[in-house]
Amino acid sequence: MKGGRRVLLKAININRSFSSRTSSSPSPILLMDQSERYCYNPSLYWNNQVEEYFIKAYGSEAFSRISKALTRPSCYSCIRVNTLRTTTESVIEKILEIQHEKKLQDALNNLNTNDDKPVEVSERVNSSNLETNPVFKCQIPGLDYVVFVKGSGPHDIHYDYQQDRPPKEVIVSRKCAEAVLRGAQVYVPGILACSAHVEKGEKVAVSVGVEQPGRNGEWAIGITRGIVLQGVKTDPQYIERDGLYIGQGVTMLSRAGIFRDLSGLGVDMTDRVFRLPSFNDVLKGDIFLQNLPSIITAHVLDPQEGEKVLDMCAAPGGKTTAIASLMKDKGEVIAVDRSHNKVLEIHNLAEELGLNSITAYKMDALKSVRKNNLNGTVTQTSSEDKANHTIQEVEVACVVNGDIVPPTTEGNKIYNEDTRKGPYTSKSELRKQNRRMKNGPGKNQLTGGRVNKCEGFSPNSFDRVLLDAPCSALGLRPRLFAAEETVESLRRHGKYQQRMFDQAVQLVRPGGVIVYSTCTINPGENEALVRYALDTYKFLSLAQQHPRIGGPGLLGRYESSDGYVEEWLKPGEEGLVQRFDPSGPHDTIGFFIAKFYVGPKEA
Ligand SMILES: C[S@@+](CC[C@H](N)C(=O)[O-])C[C@H]1O[C@@H](n2cnc3c(N)ncnc32)[C@H](O)[C@@H]1O
Repeated sequence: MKGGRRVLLKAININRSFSSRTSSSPSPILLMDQSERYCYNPSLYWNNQVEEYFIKAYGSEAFSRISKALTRPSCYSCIRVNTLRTTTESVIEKILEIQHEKKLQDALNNLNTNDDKPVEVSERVNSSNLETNPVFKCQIPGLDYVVFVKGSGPHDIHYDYQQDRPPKEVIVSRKCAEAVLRGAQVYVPGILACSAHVEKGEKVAVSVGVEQPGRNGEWAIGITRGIVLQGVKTDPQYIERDGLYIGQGVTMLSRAGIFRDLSGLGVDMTDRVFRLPSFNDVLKGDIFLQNLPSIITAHVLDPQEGEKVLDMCAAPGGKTTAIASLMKDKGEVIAVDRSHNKVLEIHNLAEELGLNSITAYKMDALKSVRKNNLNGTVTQTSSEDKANHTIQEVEVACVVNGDIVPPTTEGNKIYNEDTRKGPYTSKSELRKQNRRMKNGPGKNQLTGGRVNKCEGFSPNSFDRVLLDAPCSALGLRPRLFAAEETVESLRRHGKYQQRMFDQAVQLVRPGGVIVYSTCTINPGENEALVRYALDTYKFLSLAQQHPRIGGPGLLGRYESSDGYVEEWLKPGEEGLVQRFDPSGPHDTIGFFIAKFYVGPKEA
């Protein structure tokens, strides 16, 4: 059974501690070591075969360190300064000002609630334990536009429990808890369960409900939303929540309100296991919160002013905008994603940061290469295009001699400049309009925004391509559950990435560069992709990366009991890739970067 071994061990340990104390205490609550229960010390569930595979790759000690690190957030916020708008020094100054104001405000709030104590405000501010977070400029050469704001944790929280009375509490969903660990608040939809008789303004301990293994090997939360918690063993996941307390806060609604309302703040977190600075809506347009390996990925691509760069899997646009900034917004950055709403996110981010060199398209990156016909003209595949040669209503950027001609939008329609004739409405648009009249607006209209579709690009039409591939994301932190990935699903990710890479290879011109990156610790999506790339395309070679703060890649191969073989790196290649270890000294997410130089392609 998946993960069953660990659950059993945990249960046995807890039973032992129960039995060793039975004689001294009649209540189940008193049987627990409270400080052990109300703490943050999660262990991550993995699928057993995945765990075995990773242990073979890393060794059991290193994997257990990685696994532990994944359950915690990085203890700093990493900020990319938009140097086209402001300077690093100015941002640091503003952050310090904001922190000072916040500290003052918190101290004043504190004063208002303790006005029986006649202490000077300044004294309260200084003696307040509301620490400000140290702010640093990044010391890595070339990255002086990156600012770190330090957080802290894990902290011990003094939950409000007494010998025979557990604290009132709420259980939140895993996704909610992961966001809270990164500094977010608890919103109503994230709350799964709550103690009885909780009123607005009450202090509650916040823990997280993590999937548990069922009888048939499936994973389930096993908490019915709205269930009443008693603080005793009959509560859902009572034992499993040991070590899964993420802080405490004050309810913004009564218990009834929490389960009646569909949105809004549920618990205002006052005490957190990890205290990370929050930059929501702060210095908008001047800064962008981005993890360090992502910033380094854009640097490694080394885009130059005036170049044509493709970001194949671009949304929400973090790396796209980093690339455009490095190019000083001069050149052409084409950003592609297959999701309509995500393309809108790229538009919005580019606009927020004031970047004009970015054009975003909705496209399936697996169909990025558009083949020219024998005359060298663009092959049209749409039946409507064939039927109506006077107007070509397209939602595509057309590729003409390898150049992308962006479509222009007029009202509800998009025309190709070359064939613009008048306000015709195509059959497909009429069908769409009829559908909308019948069914109301679709989600694309609700989220407001039209995006340009693209049917692909000519081979060799880009100077550089970034393939920040969709992946298993097993490097993202904090993560409280990892057993959703099986060896089969990991292998599928690997195959998908190879198909994407095949497209990237065709789109880069000889002499160009491809950067491949993932946010996973899985060698099957990292080193194995590099092996595939170098063995399949002899004109590719690994290139040196600057800057370089990640560790070396994994050498060798892996053979599983079912005969599946994965080839990783060969000696000499390991120092040319960057592998970011989440348990390493830089406290980053798990991440991987490979840079390929594209030599002359065969005819
Ligand atoms: C790792 S995320 C990209 C993050 C982005 N590069 C950034 O730094 O902000 C992967 C993206 O790939 C997109 N994606 C997945 N399959 C795709 C496909 N076949 N074609 C285009 N985009 C795809 C997903 O929608 C997702 O936004």
